[in-house]
Amino acid sequence: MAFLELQELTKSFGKTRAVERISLGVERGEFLTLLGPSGCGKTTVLRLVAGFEQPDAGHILLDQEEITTRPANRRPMGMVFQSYALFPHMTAEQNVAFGLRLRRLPPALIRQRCEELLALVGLAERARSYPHQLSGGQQQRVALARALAVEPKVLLLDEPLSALDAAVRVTLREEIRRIQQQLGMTVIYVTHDQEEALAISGRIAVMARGRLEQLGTPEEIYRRPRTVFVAGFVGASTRLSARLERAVEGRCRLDGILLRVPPQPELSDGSAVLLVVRPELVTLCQLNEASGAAADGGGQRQGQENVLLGTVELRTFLGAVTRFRVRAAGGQLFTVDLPGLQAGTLVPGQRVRLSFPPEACLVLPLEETGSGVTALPVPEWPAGTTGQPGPEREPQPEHA
Ligand SMILES: Nc1ncnc2c1ncn2[C@@H]1O[C@H](COP(=O)(O)OP(=O)(O)OP(=O)(O)O)[C@@H](O)[C@H]1O
Repeated sequence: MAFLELQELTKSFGKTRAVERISLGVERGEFLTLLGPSGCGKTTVLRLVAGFEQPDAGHILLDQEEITTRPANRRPMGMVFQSYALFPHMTAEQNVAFGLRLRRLPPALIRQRCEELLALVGLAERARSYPHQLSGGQQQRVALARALAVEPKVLLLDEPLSALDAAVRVTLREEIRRIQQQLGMTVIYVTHDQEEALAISGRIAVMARGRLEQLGTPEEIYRRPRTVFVAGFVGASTRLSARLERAVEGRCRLDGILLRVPPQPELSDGSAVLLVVRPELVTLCQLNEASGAAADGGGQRQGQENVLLGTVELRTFLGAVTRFRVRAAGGQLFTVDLPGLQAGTLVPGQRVRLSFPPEACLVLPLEETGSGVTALPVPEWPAGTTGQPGPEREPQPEHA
Protein backbone atom coordinates (compact mmCIF):
# COMPACT_ATOMS: atom_id res chain seq x y z
CA MET A 1 0.00 0.00 0.00
CA ALA A 2 1.27 3.48 -0.90
CA PHE A 3 1.97 6.16 1.73
CA LEU A 4 -1.14 8.10 0.68
CA GLU A 5 -3.91 6.04 -0.88
CA LEU A 6 -6.94 7.46 -2.65
CA GLN A 7 -9.46 4.70 -3.23
CA GLU A 8 -12.43 5.13 -5.55
CA LEU A 9 -12.96 8.75 -4.49
CA THR A 10 -16.19 10.25 -5.79
CA LYS A 11 -17.60 13.72 -5.18
CA SER A 12 -20.55 15.57 -6.72
CA PHE A 13 -21.77 19.12 -6.28
CA GLY A 14 -25.46 19.02 -7.09
CA LYS A 15 -25.64 17.53 -10.56
CA THR A 16 -21.94 18.11 -11.27
CA ARG A 17 -19.85 14.96 -10.91
CA ALA A 18 -16.59 16.73 -9.98
CA VAL A 19 -14.57 13.60 -9.15
CA GLU A 20 -15.46 10.12 -10.31
CA ARG A 21 -13.91 6.99 -8.81
CA ILE A 22 -10.38 8.31 -8.59
CA SER A 23 -7.91 5.75 -7.26
CA LEU A 24 -4.21 6.41 -6.95
CA GLY A 25 -1.33 5.93 -4.56
CA VAL A 26 1.33 8.49 -3.69
CA GLU A 27 4.60 7.11 -2.39
CA ARG A 28 6.47 8.65 0.52
CA GLY A 29 8.75 11.41 -0.81
CA GLU A 30 7.04 11.45 -4.19
CA PHE A 31 6.15 14.55 -6.20
CA LEU A 32 2.83 13.79 -7.85
CA THR A 33 1.04 16.30 -10.06
CA LEU A 34 -2.67 16.38 -10.87
CA LEU A 35 -2.83 17.81 -14.38
CA GLY A 36 -5.90 18.61 -16.43
CA PRO A 37 -8.00 21.35 -17.97
CA SER A 38 -10.08 23.78 -15.94
CA GLY A 39 -13.02 22.10 -14.23
CA CYS A 40 -11.67 18.52 -14.49
CA GLY A 41 -11.75 18.07 -10.71
CA LYS A 42 -8.10 18.59 -9.70
CA THR A 43 -8.80 21.07 -6.92
CA THR A 44 -11.64 18.93 -5.61
CA VAL A 45 -9.26 15.95 -5.26
CA LEU A 46 -6.80 18.16 -3.39
CA ARG A 47 -9.55 19.52 -1.12
CA LEU A 48 -10.73 15.97 -0.40
CA VAL A 49 -7.18 15.03 0.61
CA ALA A 50 -6.87 18.17 2.77
CA GLY A 51 -10.22 17.47 4.42
CA PHE A 52 -11.92 20.67 3.20
CA GLU A 53 -14.49 18.49 1.40
CA GLN A 54 -15.97 15.11 2.27
CA PRO A 55 -16.23 12.47 -0.47
CA ASP A 56 -19.60 10.95 -1.38
CA ALA A 57 -17.84 7.61 -1.66
CA GLY A 58 -14.34 6.21 -1.42
CA HIS A 59 -11.53 6.22 1.10
CA ILE A 60 -8.36 8.15 1.89
CA LEU A 61 -5.59 6.40 3.80
CA LEU A 62 -2.40 8.02 5.05
CA ASP A 63 0.37 5.81 6.34
CA GLN A 64 -2.13 2.93 6.47
CA GLU A 65 -4.57 4.93 8.60
CA GLU A 66 -8.04 5.81 7.36
CA ILE A 67 -8.44 9.61 7.41
CA THR A 68 -11.48 9.94 5.13
CA THR A 69 -13.68 11.65 7.71
CA ARG A 70 -10.97 13.26 9.85
CA PRO A 71 -11.37 17.06 10.08
CA ALA A 72 -8.90 19.21 8.11
CA ASN A 73 -7.20 20.65 11.23
CA ARG A 74 -6.33 17.15 12.41
CA ARG A 75 -4.72 16.03 9.17
CA PRO A 76 -0.92 16.39 8.93
CA MET A 77 -1.10 18.37 5.70
CA GLY A 78 0.26 21.75 4.62
CA MET A 79 -1.38 23.67 1.81
CA VAL A 80 -0.28 26.45 -0.51
CA PHE A 81 -2.87 28.21 -2.66
CA GLN A 82 -2.72 30.20 -5.87
CA SER A 83 -3.41 33.42 -3.95
CA TYR A 84 -0.63 33.65 -1.40
CA ALA A 85 -3.11 34.01 1.49
CA LEU A 86 -0.50 35.51 3.84
CA PHE A 87 -1.57 37.47 6.91
CA PRO A 88 -1.07 41.06 5.68
CA HIS A 89 -0.37 42.56 9.12
CA MET A 90 2.40 40.06 9.89
CA THR A 91 6.00 40.07 8.68
CA ALA A 92 7.38 37.16 6.66
CA GLU A 93 8.86 35.72 9.84
CA GLN A 94 5.61 36.09 11.78
CA ASN A 95 3.68 34.42 8.96
CA VAL A 96 6.06 31.45 9.03
CA ALA A 97 5.93 31.35 12.85
CA PHE A 98 2.12 31.34 12.97
CA GLY A 99 1.56 27.57 13.00
CA LEU A 100 4.47 27.03 15.38
CA ARG A 101 3.06 29.56 17.88
CA LEU A 102 -0.28 27.76 17.80
CA ARG A 103 1.63 24.65 18.81
CA ARG A 104 3.18 26.60 21.69
CA LEU A 105 6.78 25.74 20.79
CA PRO A 106 9.47 27.60 22.80
CA PRO A 107 10.22 31.06 21.27
CA ALA A 108 13.91 30.29 20.70
CA LEU A 109 13.00 27.16 18.74
CA ILE A 110 10.39 29.07 16.72
CA ARG A 111 12.98 31.74 15.85
CA GLN A 112 15.52 29.15 14.78
CA ARG A 113 12.98 27.24 12.68
CA CYS A 114 11.79 30.44 10.95
CA GLU A 115 15.37 31.39 10.15
CA GLU A 116 16.04 27.97 8.65
CA LEU A 117 12.86 27.97 6.60
CA LEU A 118 13.29 31.50 5.26
CA ALA A 119 16.85 30.58 4.29
CA LEU A 120 15.54 27.42 2.59
CA VAL A 121 13.20 29.47 0.40
CA GLY A 122 15.89 32.11 -0.25
CA LEU A 123 14.36 34.89 1.86
CA ALA A 124 16.73 35.09 4.85
CA GLU A 125 17.19 38.83 4.24
CA ARG A 126 13.48 39.62 4.12
CA ALA A 127 12.32 38.18 7.45
CA ARG A 128 11.05 41.55 8.64
CA SER A 129 9.26 42.54 5.44
CA TYR A 130 5.47 42.68 5.29
CA PRO A 131 3.65 40.95 2.41
CA HIS A 132 2.97 44.25 0.62
CA GLN A 133 6.73 44.90 0.57
CA LEU A 134 7.39 41.60 -1.22
CA SER A 135 6.94 40.59 -4.86
CA GLY A 136 4.40 37.91 -5.80
CA GLY A 137 7.16 35.31 -6.10
CA GLN A 138 8.59 36.26 -2.69
CA GLN A 139 5.14 36.10 -1.09
CA GLN A 140 4.67 32.62 -2.51
CA ARG A 141 8.05 31.62 -1.04
CA VAL A 142 6.82 32.81 2.38
CA ALA A 143 3.60 30.83 1.89
CA LEU A 144 5.71 27.76 1.09
CA ALA A 145 7.88 28.27 4.20
CA ARG A 146 4.73 28.73 6.30
CA ALA A 147 3.25 25.48 4.97
CA LEU A 148 6.53 23.63 5.64
CA ALA A 149 6.93 25.04 9.16
CA VAL A 150 4.54 22.58 10.76
CA GLU A 151 6.39 19.66 9.13
CA PRO A 152 3.41 18.26 7.28
CA LYS A 153 3.48 14.65 6.14
CA VAL A 154 2.03 15.76 2.80
CA LEU A 155 2.35 19.16 1.15
CA LEU A 156 -0.57 20.16 -1.09
CA LEU A 157 0.05 22.87 -3.68
CA ASP A 158 -2.90 24.24 -5.64
CA GLU A 159 -1.72 26.11 -8.75
CA PRO A 160 0.86 27.93 -6.60
CA LEU A 161 2.59 29.60 -9.56
CA SER A 162 -0.29 30.62 -11.78
CA ALA A 163 -0.48 34.20 -10.48
CA LEU A 164 3.20 34.83 -11.23
CA ASP A 165 4.89 35.99 -14.41
CA ALA A 166 6.61 33.48 -16.70
CA ALA A 167 10.23 33.96 -15.57
CA VAL A 168 9.37 33.82 -11.84
CA ARG A 169 7.23 30.76 -12.47
CA VAL A 170 10.17 28.86 -13.95
CA THR A 171 12.59 29.88 -11.17
CA LEU A 172 10.14 29.09 -8.41
CA ARG A 173 9.12 25.72 -9.82
CA GLU A 174 12.78 24.69 -9.82
CA GLU A 175 13.06 25.92 -6.24
CA ILE A 176 9.99 23.95 -5.18
CA ARG A 177 11.42 20.80 -6.73
CA ARG A 178 14.81 21.40 -5.06
CA ILE A 179 13.23 21.94 -1.65
CA GLN A 180 10.96 18.90 -2.06
CA GLN A 181 13.95 16.71 -2.88
CA GLN A 182 16.11 18.21 -0.13
CA LEU A 183 13.43 17.51 2.49
CA GLY A 184 12.19 14.24 0.95
CA MET A 185 8.72 15.77 1.13
CA THR A 186 5.58 14.06 -0.21
CA VAL A 187 3.89 16.54 -2.52
CA ILE A 188 0.63 16.68 -4.46
CA TYR A 189 0.74 19.55 -6.90
CA VAL A 190 -2.17 20.83 -8.98
CA THR A 191 -1.72 22.58 -12.30
CA HIS A 192 -3.42 22.96 -15.68
CA ASP A 193 -0.05 23.84 -17.25
CA GLN A 194 1.33 20.76 -18.99
CA GLU A 195 4.81 22.21 -19.44
CA GLU A 196 5.01 22.93 -15.72
CA ALA A 197 3.78 19.42 -14.92
CA LEU A 198 6.36 17.79 -17.20
CA ALA A 199 9.15 19.89 -15.69
CA ILE A 200 8.42 19.50 -12.01
CA SER A 201 6.83 16.10 -11.41
CA GLY A 202 8.02 12.66 -10.44
CA ARG A 203 4.72 11.32 -11.74
CA ILE A 204 1.72 12.96 -13.35
CA ALA A 205 -1.94 11.99 -12.98
CA VAL A 206 -3.76 13.39 -16.01
CA MET A 207 -7.43 14.06 -15.31
CA ALA A 208 -10.39 14.80 -17.58
CA ARG A 209 -14.03 15.20 -16.60
CA GLY A 210 -13.48 14.03 -13.05
CA ARG A 211 -11.69 10.85 -14.10
CA LEU A 212 -8.11 9.69 -14.10
CA GLU A 213 -6.95 9.35 -17.72
CA GLN A 214 -3.38 8.24 -17.18
CA LEU A 215 -0.82 8.00 -14.40
CA GLY A 216 2.86 7.91 -15.27
CA THR A 217 6.24 9.61 -15.29
CA PRO A 218 6.53 12.77 -17.41
CA GLU A 219 8.38 10.74 -20.05
CA GLU A 220 5.66 8.08 -20.17
CA ILE A 221 2.90 10.67 -20.40
CA TYR A 222 4.68 12.51 -23.20
CA ARG A 223 6.07 9.56 -25.17
CA ARG A 224 3.34 7.01 -24.62
CA PRO A 225 0.03 8.78 -24.03
CA ARG A 226 -2.58 6.07 -23.65
CA THR A 227 -5.67 8.02 -24.60
CA VAL A 228 -6.60 10.47 -27.31
CA PHE A 229 -7.25 13.07 -24.63
CA VAL A 230 -3.76 12.75 -23.07
CA ALA A 231 -2.11 12.81 -26.51
CA GLY A 232 -3.90 16.08 -27.29
CA PHE A 233 -3.52 17.73 -23.90
CA VAL A 234 0.14 17.04 -23.13
CA GLY A 235 2.70 18.43 -25.55
CA ALA A 236 2.27 19.62 -29.10
CA SER A 237 1.55 16.93 -31.68
CA THR A 238 0.15 16.20 -35.08
CA ARG A 239 -2.93 14.02 -34.77
CA LEU A 240 -4.12 12.20 -37.85
CA SER A 241 -7.17 10.04 -38.29
CA ALA A 242 -6.16 6.89 -40.22
CA ARG A 243 -7.08 3.25 -40.72
CA LEU A 244 -4.91 0.22 -39.97
CA GLU A 245 -4.56 -1.91 -43.08
CA ARG A 246 -2.21 -4.55 -41.85
CA ALA A 247 -1.98 -4.29 -38.07
CA VAL A 248 0.69 -6.96 -37.57
CA GLU A 249 3.00 -5.42 -40.15
CA GLY A 250 2.27 -1.86 -39.03
CA ARG A 251 0.71 -0.52 -42.22
CA CYS A 252 -1.77 2.29 -42.05
CA ARG A 253 -3.77 4.20 -44.63
CA LEU A 254 -4.04 7.95 -44.38
CA ASP A 255 -6.28 9.44 -47.08
CA GLY A 256 -4.92 7.20 -49.82
CA ILE A 257 -1.32 7.26 -48.60
CA LEU A 258 0.15 4.14 -47.08
CA LEU A 259 2.20 4.86 -43.97
CA ARG A 260 4.36 2.55 -41.92
CA VAL A 261 3.85 2.56 -38.17
CA PRO A 262 5.06 0.25 -35.40
CA PRO A 263 3.34 -3.18 -35.53
CA GLN A 264 0.01 -3.25 -33.68
CA PRO A 265 -0.62 -6.96 -33.02
CA GLU A 266 -3.31 -6.23 -30.45
CA LEU A 267 -5.45 -4.27 -32.96
CA SER A 268 -7.33 -5.73 -35.89
CA ASP A 269 -7.02 -4.89 -39.59
CA GLY A 270 -9.41 -2.13 -40.58
CA SER A 271 -9.44 -0.43 -37.13
CA ALA A 272 -9.85 3.34 -37.06
CA VAL A 273 -6.82 4.82 -35.32
CA LEU A 274 -5.34 8.14 -34.34
CA LEU A 275 -1.72 8.62 -35.33
CA VAL A 276 0.13 10.95 -33.00
CA VAL A 277 3.45 12.39 -34.14
CA ARG A 278 5.49 14.73 -31.93
CA PRO A 279 6.78 17.84 -33.76
CA GLU A 280 10.46 17.19 -33.05
CA LEU A 281 10.31 13.78 -34.78
CA VAL A 282 9.29 15.15 -38.17
CA THR A 283 11.90 16.39 -40.63
CA LEU A 284 11.39 18.93 -43.37
CA CYS A 285 13.34 19.37 -46.53
CA GLN A 286 12.87 22.32 -48.83
CA LEU A 287 11.84 21.45 -52.40
CA ASN A 288 13.38 23.18 -55.33
CA GLU A 289 10.46 25.13 -56.84
CA ALA A 290 11.48 24.61 -60.49
CA SER A 291 12.29 20.89 -60.49
CA GLY A 292 10.31 19.68 -57.51
CA ALA A 293 13.48 17.96 -56.24
CA ALA A 294 14.54 18.25 -52.62
CA ALA A 295 17.38 20.61 -51.77
CA ASP A 296 19.36 17.62 -50.51
CA GLY A 297 18.74 15.79 -53.77
CA GLY A 298 16.66 13.12 -52.06
CA GLY A 299 13.13 14.21 -52.90
CA GLN A 300 12.13 10.90 -54.45
CA ARG A 301 14.51 8.69 -52.51
CA GLN A 302 13.68 5.07 -53.11
CA GLY A 303 12.52 3.05 -50.17
CA GLN A 304 12.08 5.97 -47.79
CA GLU A 305 8.95 5.60 -45.70
CA ASN A 306 6.36 8.08 -44.53
CA VAL A 307 7.21 10.84 -46.99
CA LEU A 308 4.63 13.47 -47.90
CA LEU A 309 4.79 16.65 -49.89
CA GLY A 310 3.41 19.79 -48.39
CA THR A 311 3.50 23.54 -48.10
CA VAL A 312 4.67 25.65 -45.17
CA GLU A 313 1.79 27.71 -43.81
CA LEU A 314 3.24 29.23 -40.66
CA ARG A 315 6.65 29.77 -39.14
CA THR A 316 6.96 30.70 -35.48
CA PHE A 317 10.21 31.36 -33.66
CA LEU A 318 10.03 29.77 -30.19
CA GLY A 319 13.64 30.29 -29.09
CA ALA A 320 15.33 26.88 -28.98
CA VAL A 321 13.22 25.64 -31.88
CA THR A 322 11.26 27.12 -34.75
CA ARG A 323 7.78 25.69 -35.13
CA PHE A 324 6.26 25.18 -38.57
CA ARG A 325 2.76 24.38 -39.59
CA VAL A 326 2.83 22.43 -42.81
CA ARG A 327 -0.22 21.56 -44.89
CA ALA A 328 0.30 18.18 -46.56
CA ALA A 329 -1.12 17.60 -50.02
CA GLY A 330 -3.99 15.56 -48.57
CA GLY A 331 -4.98 18.56 -46.43
CA GLN A 332 -3.55 17.24 -43.13
CA LEU A 333 -1.89 19.81 -40.90
CA PHE A 334 1.49 18.89 -39.42
CA THR A 335 3.27 20.64 -36.58
CA VAL A 336 7.04 20.43 -37.00
CA ASP A 337 9.79 21.74 -34.71
CA LEU A 338 13.23 22.32 -36.15
CA PRO A 339 16.14 23.31 -33.93
CA GLY A 340 18.06 26.57 -34.54
CA LEU A 341 19.92 26.49 -37.81
CA GLN A 342 17.86 23.69 -39.39
CA ALA A 343 14.93 26.09 -39.66
CA GLY A 344 17.04 27.98 -42.21
CA THR A 345 15.13 30.10 -44.62
CA LEU A 346 11.91 28.08 -44.73
CA VAL A 347 9.04 30.52 -44.96
CA PRO A 348 5.28 30.30 -45.56
CA GLY A 349 4.42 29.35 -49.13
CA GLN A 350 7.46 27.13 -49.62
CA ARG A 351 7.03 23.54 -50.77
CA VAL A 352 8.65 20.91 -48.61
CA ARG A 353 9.13 17.21 -48.27
CA LEU A 354 7.97 16.07 -44.90
CA SER A 355 9.01 12.74 -43.39
CA PHE A 356 8.91 10.85 -40.13
CA PRO A 357 10.16 7.38 -39.20
CA PRO A 358 7.64 4.64 -38.35
CA GLU A 359 8.84 4.67 -34.71
CA ALA A 360 7.71 8.32 -34.47
CA CYS A 361 4.07 7.29 -34.90
CA LEU A 362 2.07 6.52 -31.82
CA VAL A 363 -1.05 4.57 -32.71
CA LEU A 364 -4.19 4.97 -30.57
CA PRO A 365 -7.41 3.14 -31.32
CA LEU A 366 -10.34 5.45 -32.06
CA GLU A 367 -13.87 4.61 -31.06
CA GLU A 368 -16.14 4.26 -34.04
CA THR A 369 -19.71 5.44 -33.79
CA GLY A 370 -22.55 5.24 -36.31
CA SER A 371 -21.68 8.71 -37.58
CA GLY A 372 -17.97 8.02 -38.02
CA VAL A 373 -14.88 8.12 -35.82
CA THR A 374 -14.37 10.43 -32.86
CA ALA A 375 -13.94 14.03 -34.01
CA LEU A 376 -10.37 15.23 -33.87
CA PRO A 377 -9.45 18.29 -31.89
CA VAL A 378 -7.87 21.13 -33.86
CA PRO A 379 -4.08 21.14 -33.31
CA GLU A 380 -3.03 23.88 -30.90
CA TRP A 381 -0.88 26.63 -32.27
CA PRO A 382 0.94 29.27 -30.26
CA ALA A 383 -1.14 32.41 -29.88
CA GLY A 384 -0.20 35.56 -31.72
CA THR A 385 1.36 33.91 -34.76
CA THR A 386 0.76 35.03 -38.27
CA GLY A 387 1.04 33.25 -41.57
CA GLN A 388 0.23 33.44 -45.19
CA PRO A 389 -2.25 31.27 -47.01
CA GLY A 390 -0.70 28.38 -48.89
CA PRO A 391 -0.02 28.64 -52.66
CA GLU A 392 -2.84 27.93 -55.08
CA ARG A 393 -0.98 25.02 -56.69
CA GLU A 394 -1.19 22.08 -54.25
CA PRO A 395 1.65 19.52 -54.37
CA GLN A 396 0.72 15.92 -55.05
CA PRO A 397 1.26 13.25 -52.39
CA GLU A 398 3.87 10.60 -52.91
CA HIS A 399 2.06 7.29 -52.99
CA ALA A 400 3.45 4.31 -51.20
N1 LIG B 1 -18.08 24.09 -4.02
C1 LIG B 1 -18.55 23.79 -5.26
N2 LIG B 1 -19.86 23.93 -5.53
C2 LIG B 1 -20.37 23.59 -6.74
N3 LIG B 1 -19.61 23.12 -7.77
C3 LIG B 1 -18.29 22.98 -7.54
C4 LIG B 1 -17.70 23.30 -6.29
N4 LIG B 1 -16.36 23.04 -6.38
C5 LIG B 1 -16.16 22.58 -7.62
N5 LIG B 1 -17.30 22.54 -8.33
C6 LIG B 1 -17.45 22.06 -9.72
O1 LIG B 1 -16.81 20.81 -9.81
C7 LIG B 1 -16.07 20.71 -11.02
C8 LIG B 1 -14.60 20.47 -10.72
O2 LIG B 1 -14.08 21.64 -10.12
P1 LIG B 1 -12.56 21.77 -9.65
O3 LIG B 1 -12.38 23.12 -9.04
O4 LIG B 1 -12.20 20.60 -8.84
O5 LIG B 1 -11.82 21.67 -11.04
P2 LIG B 1 -10.31 22.10 -11.40
O6 LIG B 1 -9.83 21.05 -12.32
O7 LIG B 1 -9.52 22.32 -10.16
O8 LIG B 1 -10.55 23.43 -12.17
P3 LIG B 1 -9.73 24.83 -12.08
O9 LIG B 1 -8.37 24.56 -12.62
O10 LIG B 1 -10.54 25.74 -12.93
O11 LIG B 1 -9.74 25.20 -10.63
C9 LIG B 1 -16.35 22.00 -11.79
O12 LIG B 1 -17.41 21.77 -12.67
C10 LIG B 1 -16.75 22.97 -10.70
O13 LIG B 1 -17.60 23.96 -11.21
